[in-house]
Amino acid sequence: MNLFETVTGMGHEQVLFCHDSACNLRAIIAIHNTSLGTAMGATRLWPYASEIDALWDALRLSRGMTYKAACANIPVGGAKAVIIAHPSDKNKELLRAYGRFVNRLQGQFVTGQDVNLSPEDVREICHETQYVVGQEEKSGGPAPVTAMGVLLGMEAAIAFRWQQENLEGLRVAIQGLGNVGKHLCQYLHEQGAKLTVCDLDRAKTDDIKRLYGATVVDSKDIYHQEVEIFSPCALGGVLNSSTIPKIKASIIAGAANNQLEDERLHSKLLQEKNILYCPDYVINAGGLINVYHEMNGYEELKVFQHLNNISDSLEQIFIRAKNQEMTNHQAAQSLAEERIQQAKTRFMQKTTSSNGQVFPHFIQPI
Ligand SMILES: NC(=O)C1=CN([C@@H]2O[C@H](COP(=O)(O)OP(=O)(O)OC[C@H]3O[C@@H](n4cnc5c(N)ncnc54)[C@H](O)[C@@H]3O)[C@@H](O)[C@H]2O)C=CC1
Ligand SMILES: O=C(O)C(=O)Cc1c[nH]c2ccccc12
Repeated sequence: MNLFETVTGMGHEQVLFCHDSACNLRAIIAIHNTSLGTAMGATRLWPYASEIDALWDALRLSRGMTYKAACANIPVGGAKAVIIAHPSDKNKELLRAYGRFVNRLQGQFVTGQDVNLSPEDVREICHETQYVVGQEEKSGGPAPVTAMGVLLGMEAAIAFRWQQENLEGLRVAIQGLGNVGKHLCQYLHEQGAKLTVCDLDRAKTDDIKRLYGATVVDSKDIYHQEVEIFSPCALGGVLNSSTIPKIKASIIAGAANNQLEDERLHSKLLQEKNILYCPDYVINAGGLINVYHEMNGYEELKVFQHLNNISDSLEQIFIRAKNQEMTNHQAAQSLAEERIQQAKTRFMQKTTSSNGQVFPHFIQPI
């Protein structure tokens, strides 16, 4: 692998390899683009099979964060961090050492809780750095707002596909009943949707069955359910050459990051099957919207108003894809890149003197 080609090819500004020999910390902080502002992205802990897998995950997720912010009209940049470890090897020293690396960036990177980190783990990281947001005690944690954004995204999708205004009577298959999935089930139930669910954890499926009368299926059977909407809310890479042929849903609208195993190939495959795919980083921006508002004086009403950006952008993406004969994935990327370019142009206009010279200390927004 040619390291620099990979990193610059995806447009990253900075990739940090963090190592602390005392506790065997190995983490990667990937800062993709700061044109719109401070780089934000939650930190996940995962037992990656290889370091290349970890780097690739950090690179893809951080680029997704840049596009997520741009599509949701949030003036922040994109980043993501991964700690390479098995959840059973997690300990206070490891989390603290990671916190010190975050702190060294002095606010260029602001992070929080993602897969395999608990609120207690985040509190540990906070002993070393203030550049952490999204804790339960502040804004209630980002998951309920992420789920609300997914619901709004589903409504935009059914309006576009069937000119239908509400989810009443529609069948939705939800994969994963974690922090986001369980809230999404509640909202969908309140809207009169019929739920089919799966999770590897039996206690979670039992709860959702009891609370909302959901049909529970085995995790391997979730793809070929007779439903209108499929909602991936567990892992990445679930839309691939073996799962897509099984899918009977007309709309895919879920919270998971990096749903497409191969972005180009699998978005095309979905388009050929006439499945309306809601690009993951557009529909799952609610969490980022929530933590952004936490940094700027949290007001619930403002957060809910901001969530409408998700449906507005999705609508623009669906129309752009249709008119320009591209996939929804390509349309989302082009919308995001356009907005970043516009922000860069505005920035250059602001920092260019009357004789056209650029003030050198303003060129790098970091
Ligand atoms: N929490 C948030 O605000 C945001 C979350 N996301 C993404 O949404 C997804 C879900 O996030 P959370 O609910 O916070 O995570 P979580 O870890 O609370 O929930 C994930 C759930 O998926 C289940 N699961 C794992 N593998 C499965 C499989 N093969 N089949 C069925 N279920 C499986 C787990 O048992 C767990 O209940 C993740 O991909 C995350 O990156 C994206 C944006 C924001
Ligand atoms: O949407 C994502 O993938 C996120 O990382 C959103 C998010 C949740 N909690 C956070 C804390 C700091 C920065 C971003 C997030």
